[in-house]
Amino acid sequence: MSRLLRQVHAPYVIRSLNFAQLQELAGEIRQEIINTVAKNGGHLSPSLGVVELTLALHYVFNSPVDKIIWDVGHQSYTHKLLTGRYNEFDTLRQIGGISGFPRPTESAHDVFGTGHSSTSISAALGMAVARDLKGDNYSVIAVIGDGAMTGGMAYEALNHAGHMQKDLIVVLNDNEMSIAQNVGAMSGYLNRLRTDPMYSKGKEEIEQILRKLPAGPKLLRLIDKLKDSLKYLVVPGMIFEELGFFYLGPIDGHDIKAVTNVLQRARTIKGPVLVHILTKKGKGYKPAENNPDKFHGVGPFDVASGEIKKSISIPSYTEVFGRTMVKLAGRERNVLAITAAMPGGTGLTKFARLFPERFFDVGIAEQHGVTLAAGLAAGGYHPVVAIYSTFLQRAFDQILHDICLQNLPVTFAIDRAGIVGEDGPTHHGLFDFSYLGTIPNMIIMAPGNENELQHMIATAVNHHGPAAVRYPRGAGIGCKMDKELKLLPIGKAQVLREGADLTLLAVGSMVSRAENAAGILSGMGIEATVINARFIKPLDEEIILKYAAITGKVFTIEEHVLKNGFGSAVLELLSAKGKKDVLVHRFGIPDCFIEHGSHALLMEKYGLNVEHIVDVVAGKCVPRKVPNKLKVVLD
Ligand SMILES: Cc1ncc(C[n+]2csc(CCOP(=O)(O)OP(=O)(O)O)c2C)c(N)n1
Ligand SMILES: CC(=O)[C@@H](O)[C@H](O)COP(=O)(O)O
Ligand SMILES: [Mg+2]
Repeated sequence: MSRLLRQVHAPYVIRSLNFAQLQELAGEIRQEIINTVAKNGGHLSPSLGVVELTLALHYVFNSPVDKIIWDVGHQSYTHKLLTGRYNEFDTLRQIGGISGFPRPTESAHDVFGTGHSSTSISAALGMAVARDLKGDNYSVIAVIGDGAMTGGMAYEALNHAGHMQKDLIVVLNDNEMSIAQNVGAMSGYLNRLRTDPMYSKGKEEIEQILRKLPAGPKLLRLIDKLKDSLKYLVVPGMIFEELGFFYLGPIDGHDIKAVTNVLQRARTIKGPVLVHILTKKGKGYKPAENNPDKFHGVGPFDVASGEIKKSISIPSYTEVFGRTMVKLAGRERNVLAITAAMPGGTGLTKFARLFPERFFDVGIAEQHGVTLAAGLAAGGYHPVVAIYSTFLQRAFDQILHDICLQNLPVTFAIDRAGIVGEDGPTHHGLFDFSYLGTIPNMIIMAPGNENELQHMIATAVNHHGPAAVRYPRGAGIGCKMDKELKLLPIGKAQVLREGADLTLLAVGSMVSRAENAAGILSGMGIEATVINARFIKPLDEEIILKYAAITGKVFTIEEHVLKNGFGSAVLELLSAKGKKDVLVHRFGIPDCFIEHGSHALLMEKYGLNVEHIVDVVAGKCVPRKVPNKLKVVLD
């Protein structure tokens, strides 16, 4: 096993292999990736699809002198294995282990950090310009998927690169898939390049055929004269050529020799080149080939059967959101749903099936999705924009300028809020209170459990202005679900328990932990009031001021950065009301990027576990009883 792979301590080693050996190495790499992801979870089908492409890239180019930039970076496992990380590969995505994405701090071969989509061409152009300004000499290669090519940034970069005419290679890895089936007119165009024999013949091949015809040379001259109208018929990759790129392809991305040849050619061409590579997502592992979506990003699974291990049967927040949307759409005709390439991840698959004309997958285009919602709202509809917290960061100005400034009725369903776990710093949703909280007209809610989530979505959809509901990744707390949807009073918190010694003011995922902490503190003789804030904006000033006055000690608890978060808003309120004598302690995420690792371990590391909350609170409050033996309920 891994006879060849274990010898590859650096990428140059593979240049001593022949093509048969490279093929054998590809098999070993696949096995290594499948076995590791089966244990740790990770991005399986994207990585399996680019094994040969990655081998060819490292065969032709001299990393890290030549710069290879991976768009999104979720397909970079082969790159990691070829660049000296084979021995640590079993730590993939584990706390303290190697990241699932390229990280410059991890290896000199990871020349640019990624995780969010469609950034690679801009970064590559920047590096190419920097190289030329310094008078250096190396190749810069961006590897971008067809899904990532639906993102606006990719076009902004193509536009600029075509104008700059710097030496730059863009490898388009076209597997006809985003996470789900790819969408959009560009995807249709790429599909025609793949399948239409007219397109798929190489430019030179078509020229040769024409030359052989009796009137061939004349025809070619004529074509040259009428270039602008006729070249559309004969030149594949026309859109890219028009943008100033030299187009090469399409090439079978699993034929190492063919990919190596085309990359060698691309390397010699002056100016920007686009190499169109065709691959199969999940290649080499049947369950992933048959279900590339399910195995895109996957938890631990059984290699032999392809069965994904599901540990908890409690519905996830995502599922509850999806069900609520179906309920709401059934009764309110103006409710629409928008996703940016994540119909499954956001729980909208059933909605899309039942209400296809009211569902919009805009591609990886969060900014467009938000302003599309603004337009739909201006046209009399109530769009629900379902985007992960981390990806919504992209659309800050669209939220502010296109929605909130016009006070348009749009609901933001913000999934994956808080620490998401193994995807790490590019994906944690820890900034949404901050970036949304500063915008006038925006209402922000966070449910304490999955039952409350459904009511909050209904409340937001009933509200005639912008409203956001942010909720975490994964399972709810397993609470009883109300059959009927309720409307919550805007800006009203919920008092869950009363105690005279202190106030635990918790929001979202931290509410159940605050309740657990209060139970333990009570056993120690410390009686806590527990408040489920429900609203981050507007805050329930009345309740907060009341219990701050009664208890004199307020502990805010949030799974969010402390800077400009929920606790900061509470501090601002107390300061504005002159409550200088109230002790305030804020639990939350410090001012740093949080690494990857399991949710439970990261919560513990950053002091958001019940045990730590109890310790801190007990240290600031004098127990009235001798403490019982602590029964600590961890998350
Ligand atoms: C800004 C942003 N939005 C959404 C995502 C989630 N996402 C990660 S990979 C992916 C699909 C990428 O498709 P493609 O580029 O074709 O790569 P493939 O997985 O097919 O190899 C999406 C939507 C993201 N990473 N970044
Ligand atoms: C690479 C990427 O951005 C997505 O695949 C992301 O990892 C999905 O996250 P979830 O697994 O939480 O849906
Ligand atoms: Mg793709």
